[in-house]
Amino acid sequence: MLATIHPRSRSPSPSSQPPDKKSRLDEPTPGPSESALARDPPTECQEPPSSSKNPQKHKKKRSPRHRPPEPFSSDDILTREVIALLGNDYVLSLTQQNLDWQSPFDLSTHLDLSVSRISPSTGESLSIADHNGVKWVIVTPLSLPAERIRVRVYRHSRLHSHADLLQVLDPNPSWRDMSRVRCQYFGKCAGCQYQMLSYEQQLDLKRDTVVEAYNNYSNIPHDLLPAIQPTIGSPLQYHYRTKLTPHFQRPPFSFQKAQKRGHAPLIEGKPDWLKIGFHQVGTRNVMDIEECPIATPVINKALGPVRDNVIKNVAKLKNGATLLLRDSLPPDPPADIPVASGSTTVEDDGHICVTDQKGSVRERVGDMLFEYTAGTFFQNNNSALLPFTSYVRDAAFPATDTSEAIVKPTHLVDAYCGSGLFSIMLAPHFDKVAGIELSAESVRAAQRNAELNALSSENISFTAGDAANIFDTVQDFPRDRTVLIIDPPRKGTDERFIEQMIAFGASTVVYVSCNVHTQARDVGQILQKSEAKAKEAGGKKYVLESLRGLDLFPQTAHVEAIAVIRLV
Ligand SMILES: C[S@@+](CC[C@H](N)C(=O)[O-])C[C@H]1O[C@@H](n2cnc3c(N)ncnc32)[C@H](O)[C@@H]1O
Repeated sequence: MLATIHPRSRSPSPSSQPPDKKSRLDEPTPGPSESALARDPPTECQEPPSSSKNPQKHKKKRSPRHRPPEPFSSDDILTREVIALLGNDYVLSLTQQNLDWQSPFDLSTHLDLSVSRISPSTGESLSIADHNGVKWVIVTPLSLPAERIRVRVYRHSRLHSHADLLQVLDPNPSWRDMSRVRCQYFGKCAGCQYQMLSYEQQLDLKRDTVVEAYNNYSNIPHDLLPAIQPTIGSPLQYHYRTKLTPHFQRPPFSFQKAQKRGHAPLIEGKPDWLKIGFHQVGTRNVMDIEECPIATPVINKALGPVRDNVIKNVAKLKNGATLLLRDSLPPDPPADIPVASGSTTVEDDGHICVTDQKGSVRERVGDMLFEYTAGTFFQNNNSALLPFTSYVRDAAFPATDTSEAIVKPTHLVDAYCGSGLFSIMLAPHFDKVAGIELSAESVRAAQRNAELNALSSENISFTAGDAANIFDTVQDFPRDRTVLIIDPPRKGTDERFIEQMIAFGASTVVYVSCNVHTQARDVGQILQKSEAKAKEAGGKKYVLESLRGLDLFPQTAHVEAIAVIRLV
């Protein structure tokens, strides 16, 4: 039943929004960067922000209305999920009548809805609202299948609108248990979606995400898709995040004006406009966050002093900024790379929190030690890295009864290697390892990490450059004994890389990704192109042997996916 439906003007102007929604992501088609910004803490596979980046710079340029979302952006995936829920025929008929952008609901309309399902890509709920025979999907955070919810519409998009959750009218007791929630900000902060669920339920949902991504975006025939195995859980489900990037926004205009005139405003304590934390659900507003229970204890201890430092210097603020907090082992004295003085807070458990982008961070994974620059990429859940790298190692060396005729691998190619996580963890099992990475700073860290772990430069080498260039440097690797690891950023790999990897023909490919949708697309292309090559020139082709999610991001809707591909 629709509780309140107001007659609406067809294309609401931003000025028709209620005052509290002025800073909503209210354009019809926010690009992927905006979508990513709306969900904090940021996903792990993106490049970390550069020093003192101003969130205001991300501000959307006004774009023509009704522009289709960028393919494989989170908005594109969400729209495809909406289409699947409404049905292709129905969507076609709305589109033919030019009604696919015409929400039947005004902004601020209150609706009572029954949730149909959870969006596998965002973790929000999808419900179908019916107004005078027009079916429209409403996307709402923090609500669960089979629940009755009351919502308020705040933004329209193609075939769907986004809404705030006002009330859960009928909770789903077999899914929802609010006593599980450990964070005081849950429901307001955009960082976590799943704290009210059991951990088993979270892992099941993440398996569904992998299943749906491959069913819908890989173009791989269903009979060639392996059964997707249960998601591997994270040893820690809270206090696991080793990196936090809270931010604050630019001071208000009146404050900046006074500063420019040289009337530095007198401020005692924290002004109301200064919020230091993460985005509020569905908005670009930053909310104050004083603790984050998914972050490690040392980060939580440092968060207060880091916030205080911003507050102390509030009179000098000109822009917004993103702060960085990274959990690190202390540097071993004498440390060859100094930790910038004044940038660390020493804690009793021996760990320190590094807050300087250029500072050095140390982590241990199993027997190996890693050191990298705080502002560069490193996986953010240390507790899950040993299971993660062990799973990839086991995929490289399968038990003989599961994959007959696999020759024992001796060579490893690590594409998109970062500061060498997979190369270094797996190096003891291979004669030769070659990694490639775009960030020269990460490559330097990878080389240092090899030395730190007593790995000889004769056996392990790293190159700075585009991933596709690696194949020129490993022409002497025996293809039938080579394992290729691919771990690209969220946007996935590219055609040039795929063509070269197929021409190269490593016997095993392990593709790991924090964006299962682009991974599904890429794996589909790898299989297709490999089959075409085998048909044309004869020889072996790639098949998808196994597919599995691994939870690097408990309490959130994100999943890491691992695809194992063999040349048979
Ligand atoms: C998801 S991270 C994986 C890093 C590493 N495998 C790890 O687990 O720590 C992706 C890495 O790809 C790098 N990258 C992005 N585009 C690239 C490209 N075209 N060629 C090579 N590396 C690239 C990024 O700098 C980042 O370090």
